[in-house]
Amino acid sequence: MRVGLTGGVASGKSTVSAILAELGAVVIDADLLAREVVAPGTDGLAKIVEAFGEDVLAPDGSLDRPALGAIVFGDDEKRRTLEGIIHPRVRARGRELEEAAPPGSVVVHDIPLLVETGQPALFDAVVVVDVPVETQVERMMSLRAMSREDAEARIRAQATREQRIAAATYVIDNTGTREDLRDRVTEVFHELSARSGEGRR
Ligand SMILES: CC(C)(COP(=O)(O)OP(=O)(O)OC[C@H]1O[C@@H](n2cnc3c(N)ncnc32)[C@H](O)[C@@H]1O)[C@@H](O)C(=O)NCCC(=O)NCCS
Ligand SMILES: Nc1ncnc2c1ncn2[C@@H]1O[C@H](COP(=O)(O)OP(=O)(O)OP(=O)(O)O)[C@@H](O)[C@H]1O
Repeated sequence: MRVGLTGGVASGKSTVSAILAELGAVVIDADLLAREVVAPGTDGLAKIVEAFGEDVLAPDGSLDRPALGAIVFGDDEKRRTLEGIIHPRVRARGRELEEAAPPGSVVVHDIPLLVETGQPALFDAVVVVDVPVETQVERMMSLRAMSREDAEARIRAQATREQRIAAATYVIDNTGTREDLRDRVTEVFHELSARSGEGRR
């Protein structure tokens, strides 16, 4: 059973992934892989320096993420250049990790840009974590100390709420408490597990 998990920035995907992992799913986190493939010494980081210059490196030689974020979330073409470097490497690593998962697992790919990159059809089910835009903005401002302007720029670089919901098999509303979220994720996991079992019979 291959599940795609997505949602807008700060909608609660990582929180949902953590609950799914506790319930027994194998979670593959694209944001985490997107960091691994640009770690110091990787060809991914070399390509980024080639495209964006040494200014996107921190003094210790690692990627200066806030500096690169300030460039790409204000310029669609530069963002596409960065995505062209990172996405193929993330996909290759995601496939490797999926192949290593125990047979019969519910494998969840947490992919922020699943809808934007046309991947819904690649999965047996698509789970969308949904909150209103204002909740995304408030969570980025209060929990990540981002300015309203930076938060809105990131949201503008993504699909709309409606576009994501149109691709969903299951929608997880995350406007309630963390306990409400856990209950809904547990319900969805049980449905996914049941479908996974049906697939094997
Ligand atoms: C620009 C970068 C360096 C900024 O790093 P930063 O640490 O501030 O953010 P982080 O990587 O933790 O991403 C946080 C969230 O921002 C959003 N986001 C990240 N990249 C993008 C993008 N290209 N388009 C739209 N939203 C994005 C996602 O919701 C993501 O969950 C980084 O986001 C990056 O390398 N982005 C390009 C790779 C990418 O597309 N990643 C997303 C999924 S693989
Ligand atoms: N129901 C909730 N109530 C209050 N805060 C929440 C709730 N769900 C998630 N959060 C908090 O909101 C923030 C965003 O959640 P999370 O990191 O899970 O989102 P994300 O979609 O993975 O974000 P990103 O797109 O940046 O990777 C986190 O600080 C998280 O602890």
